[in-house]
Amino acid sequence: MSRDTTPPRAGTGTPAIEVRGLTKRYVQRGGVVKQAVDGLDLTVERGEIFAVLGPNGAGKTTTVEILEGFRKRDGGEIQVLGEDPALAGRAWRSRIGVVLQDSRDQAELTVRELVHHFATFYPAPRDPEEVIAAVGLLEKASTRARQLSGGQRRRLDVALGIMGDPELLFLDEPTTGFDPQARRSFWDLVLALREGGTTILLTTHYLDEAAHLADRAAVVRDGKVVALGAPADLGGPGALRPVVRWVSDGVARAERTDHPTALVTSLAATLAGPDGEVPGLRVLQPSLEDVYLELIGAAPVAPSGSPSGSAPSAAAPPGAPHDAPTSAVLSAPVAEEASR
Ligand SMILES: Nc1ncnc2c1ncn2[C@@H]1O[C@H](COP(=O)(O)OP(=O)(O)OP(=O)(O)O)[C@@H](O)[C@H]1O
Repeated sequence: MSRDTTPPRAGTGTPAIEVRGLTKRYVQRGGVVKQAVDGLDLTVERGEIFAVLGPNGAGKTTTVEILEGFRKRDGGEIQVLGEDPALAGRAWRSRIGVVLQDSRDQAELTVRELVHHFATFYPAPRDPEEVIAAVGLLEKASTRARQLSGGQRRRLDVALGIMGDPELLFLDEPTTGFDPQARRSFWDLVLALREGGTTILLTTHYLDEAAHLADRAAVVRDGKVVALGAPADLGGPGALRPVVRWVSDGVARAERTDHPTALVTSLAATLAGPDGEVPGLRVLQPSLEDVYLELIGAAPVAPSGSPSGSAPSAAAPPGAPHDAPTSAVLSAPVAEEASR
């Protein structure tokens, strides 16, 4: 997507977003206090796509809503495009774009009507027809919003979110419910926006989405960042090393190693039974998803080489693969579904 804005937005020194010690609690039904965000730190550089990952209830949406200026915080320091969102005014708001998790407003208007209408909200909007083309909705320009498919509606949401030519775009779970093809073309759209210089912060439950799109990702758990880095580096160095599992004296053991052949050879020499087999022997390659599930506490932890439970499937060092089949979609546990 072309952009004639000067000066270039990417790499201009100050981060797009800087968060230090953010806290937010809710008082829920019955007076129960929920610490939704608990000392969260985050820096998003200009021009990058930054993904916030985490299970349901981790505090992602609360954090993003505070960054967008839609929700008040209890504590911490925040700068978004150099201003505190709690104090920023209209000029600041016109520099950010927001695509919420679910928007079904103005369903009776056509795509073209909606996009043109949104253009009137901004001091220097993009060309509406160019935006409709950029999100791939030219053929649907005369269709009412309520008649669009889920993926098309999401593209319309992005069109509305970028009408003001934002420097920073927030995408909250943008591809939930998409089929694989729609997700792929949506990813292309997001990458094209980044190419045009837009900084993008997205929340997602899909690790493959973060891996495909994000320059960096943060894993949030219980209102805190528990891992940060390029998606492939989450979990730290060695998180993707092979894991050897076996059973010795009825106890499941697991060890992460760079030399699985040597370990298996030595296990075979000492533990092989009359049939030549080491009980419960498996060599597994952790996937990124395994690492992620470990980080969010959805997988058991066992130190390398230590006894790790009474059943082989209970043993795994951090990031070790699960017995459950992996899927592209993360099925994180519901951490808390307290009534709001
Ligand atoms: N308005 C509210 N009132 C009370 N509690 C809330 C409110 N909004 C969120 N919570 C609670 O705060 C915690 C964090 O919620 P939040 O929506 O930020 O999580 P999330 O990571 O975005 O989850 P999801 O992936 O399900 O969207 C949850 O326990 C939730 O129940």
